[in-house]
Amino acid sequence: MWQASDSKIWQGRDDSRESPTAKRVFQTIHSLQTWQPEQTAQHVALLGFASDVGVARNLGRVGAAKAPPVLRQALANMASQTSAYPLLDAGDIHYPDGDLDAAQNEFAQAVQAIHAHQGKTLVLGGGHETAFAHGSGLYAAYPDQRIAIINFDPHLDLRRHHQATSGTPFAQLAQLAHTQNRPFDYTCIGASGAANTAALLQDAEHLGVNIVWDTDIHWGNVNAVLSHIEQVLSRADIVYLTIDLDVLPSYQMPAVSAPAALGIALDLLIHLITPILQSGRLVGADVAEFNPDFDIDKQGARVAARLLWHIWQTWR
Ligand SMILES: N=CN[C@@H](CCC(=O)O)C(=O)O
Ligand SMILES: [Mn+2]
Ligand SMILES: [Mn+2]
Repeated sequence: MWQASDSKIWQGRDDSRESPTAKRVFQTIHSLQTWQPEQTAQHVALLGFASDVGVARNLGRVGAAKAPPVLRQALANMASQTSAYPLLDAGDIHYPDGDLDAAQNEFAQAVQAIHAHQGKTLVLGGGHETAFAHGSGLYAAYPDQRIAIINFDPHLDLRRHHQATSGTPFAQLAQLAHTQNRPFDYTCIGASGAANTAALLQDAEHLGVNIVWDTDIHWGNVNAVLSHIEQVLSRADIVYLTIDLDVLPSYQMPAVSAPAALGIALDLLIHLITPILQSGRLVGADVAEFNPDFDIDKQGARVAARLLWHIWQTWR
């Protein structure tokens, strides 16, 4: 079920008396009042997936379904600089009866419609079941393109499944690629040896997953990590970037179901995603797993919003 955002969400400090260019996001964003995907053409469309059914099924701490409006609020007061694509609020998909397959399917159709009109999708999760909803929509929108999936996440999220959860999205996308006879090009950056069982690592190897371990991600090794990312970009037609916010260390991102002890800190994360944003190949990006119930003085919301802001402003 599609729902427009509450207009009261987009509020902030009004500096417009100082100068006509003293604008913040809440003053420049356009919100869809009805579902009109054609209006997203040449925009970055914020689209929320208000689900944590996958987190509950994965035995996690629920609350991520409440994230999309909280993330919009945190973004509202940030400065609106010039950007390649204006930001548009395309509302949320909710699925009140908890049918995750149906919710992911409806979300994928919304994603496909936006891309059919040359929009870009910047998705606000939801648990990481968001990645199957968003990713399957991108596979549908670009049937003939080689898609690189880049996931910043300590978790491979390749769990074997009899039902969809927040731990299965890339196993589901692998299966989808297989049934469509397409390559499955999946890179997990920041994976933790402590957070993935040997069984998951075996499945990753079998699927040809590229793994960059969290212990190899630090400023002293940044060029090696960037050249790995460059390789992924160079063999892709288009790129789907997904950021599980639990890739940030818990001191920066307490507001997730499974906080990371090590993680990739915000400054380094921003540095590593920048070439992806500037590649000219990025079609969709998302941030997942934000859970406002576990936030501390809105710190996690600020960090997530800063990431969203950087993605929007840097996207070429
Ligand atoms: N989204 C994925 N979540 C992790 C959760 C791990 C945990 O709860 O410790 C996973 O399935 O591996
Ligand atoms: Mn994770
Ligand atoms: Mn994840």
